[in-house]
Amino acid sequence: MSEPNVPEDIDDLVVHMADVGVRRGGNKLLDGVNWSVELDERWVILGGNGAGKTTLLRMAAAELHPSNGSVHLLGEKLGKVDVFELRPRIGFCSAATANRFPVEEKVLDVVVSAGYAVMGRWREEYESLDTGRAQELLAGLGVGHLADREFGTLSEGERKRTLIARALMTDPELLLLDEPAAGLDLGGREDLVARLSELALDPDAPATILVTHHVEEIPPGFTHLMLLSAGAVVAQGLLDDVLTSENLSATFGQQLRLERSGDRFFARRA
Ligand SMILES: Nc1ncnc2c1ncn2[C@@H]1O[C@H](COP(=O)(O)OP(=O)(O)OP(=O)(O)O)[C@@H](O)[C@H]1O
Repeated sequence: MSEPNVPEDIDDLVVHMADVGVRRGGNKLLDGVNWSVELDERWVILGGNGAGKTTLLRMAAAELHPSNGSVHLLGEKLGKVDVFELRPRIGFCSAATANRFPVEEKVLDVVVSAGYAVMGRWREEYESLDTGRAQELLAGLGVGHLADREFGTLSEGERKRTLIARALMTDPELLLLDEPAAGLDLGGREDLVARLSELALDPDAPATILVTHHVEEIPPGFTHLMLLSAGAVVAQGLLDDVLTSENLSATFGQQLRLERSGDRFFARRA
């Protein structure tokens, strides 16, 4: 018998959330979230500080369960599936990930070790196939020349790109990026946005969800947008429909004017 709130095509959905809420203490971190992500979609989650973006992403990473409602990831229901089997199918890149590696870890090993679901190289003997793939991914993100460097010596931008390569190493079905451009200078941001745009436009790339505070960081090629404010969805759908001055103003609680220049966006107070 099929469950209520679960669509027939659940197997084709990478993420499905039905009436999801997350509570901590007396606070509603998320409330009434209904959301579906399909295989070929690239989503941006945009909202201010404390809106609930990271909470939503951690649920999509199978790191956190909802307090109410249901979450399906890759066709499996959270609460019923072994999350340790689910997590290797999901690439998750966040600021917290960076702190898990010893500073002396070689960049190439940070990427290769993703396949072994371990932090740190330990004593595994990696196949040359894995090494080749890691090298390819690093090169694709513009940091191939740093493969032999110690992770701790990388700049913030180089570290971010290394971690995205690591997240892609297991060939995930879902890629989650939590504020990948945070802390980057203008050049670093522009370079990362360009790399993420290439990834978004690659039909073989996994379904991708990117969290950000800034419309300037939306890489061309991203298809969908969810605007979050105070734990609730302000608007969601096709990026071109949802990204408007009105919706941005409602999300950030002030009058904002959105401008578009080619395939990039900018916003300022009206
Ligand atoms: N364990 C907790 N107990 C109480 N409140 C919490 C807890 N964890 C998070 N919060 C609150 O939930 C809200 C949403 O947090 P979340 O990290 O998801 O927001 P965010 O949109 O990612 O914010 P930011 O952009 O600042 O990183 C915040 O107000 C935060 O203080």
